[in-house]
Amino acid sequence: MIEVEHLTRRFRRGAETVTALDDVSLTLGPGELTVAAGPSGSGKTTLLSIIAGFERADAGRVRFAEPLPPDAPPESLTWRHLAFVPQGLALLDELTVAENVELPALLDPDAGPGRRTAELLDGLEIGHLADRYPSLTSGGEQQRTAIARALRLLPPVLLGDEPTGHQDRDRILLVVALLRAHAYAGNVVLISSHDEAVIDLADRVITLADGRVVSDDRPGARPAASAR
Ligand SMILES: Nc1ncnc2c1ncn2[C@@H]1O[C@H](COP(=O)(O)OP(=O)(O)OP(=O)(O)O)[C@@H](O)[C@H]1O
Repeated sequence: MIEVEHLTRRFRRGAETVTALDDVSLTLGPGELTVAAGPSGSGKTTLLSIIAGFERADAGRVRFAEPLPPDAPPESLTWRHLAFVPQGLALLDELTVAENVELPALLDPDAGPGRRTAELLDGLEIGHLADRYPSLTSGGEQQRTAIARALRLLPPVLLGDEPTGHQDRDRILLVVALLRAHAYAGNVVLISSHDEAVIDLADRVITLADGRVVSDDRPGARPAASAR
């Protein structure tokens, strides 16, 4: 569904040029939870941001296929096609938790019913916070609000930048279970993570180092993970 072709992204830092992504190519398909792993600064956020259309590549391109509008540029996609959980969450503090989750549906009335906000909030254990403003909730609760918002329209592509970074162990399992269920329903789910607990639960692990893909494994093929 997504072809990432020879992406390169460089940043200027004074006299220095940092190569955040260096000729990265990969294919992302539906039906598996894919985790982009790798040390801090390896290029995970840059990769997700370019796929999501928030960042532009210096070279290479991202191509989408059905059910996304074929060959649409990433920046033209809406929440109903592609949802992103950014590290900064980007919640609107003048809206309540429930209203933030509802926002993609309000912005796109033709998007269809999607998944109910109340069901998402309950599933992510923030139903009791529905009417509270995000700034009056914890970092983990805010992150789960952003995850609920991303799932609201059941998008065929869901990207998350460290979407479990603020969660405790039980909530990591909760979030990963929800993201895997979304993937198994036939959608592309790509998240970044440093967390071994998350990486262990992934169906596919793409490891970056210095802006390059250094391994691309499906650990389910390994005996230790086959009991999942
Ligand atoms: N706007 C920017 N300006 C300059 N350098 C940048 C910028 N954004 C990213 N970089 C650099 O590009 C490289 C890749 O950064 P990126 O944020 O993609 O890494 P990451 O793997 O997501 O890191 P982390 O796990 O810490 O979030 C790093 O060396 C980073 O310092």
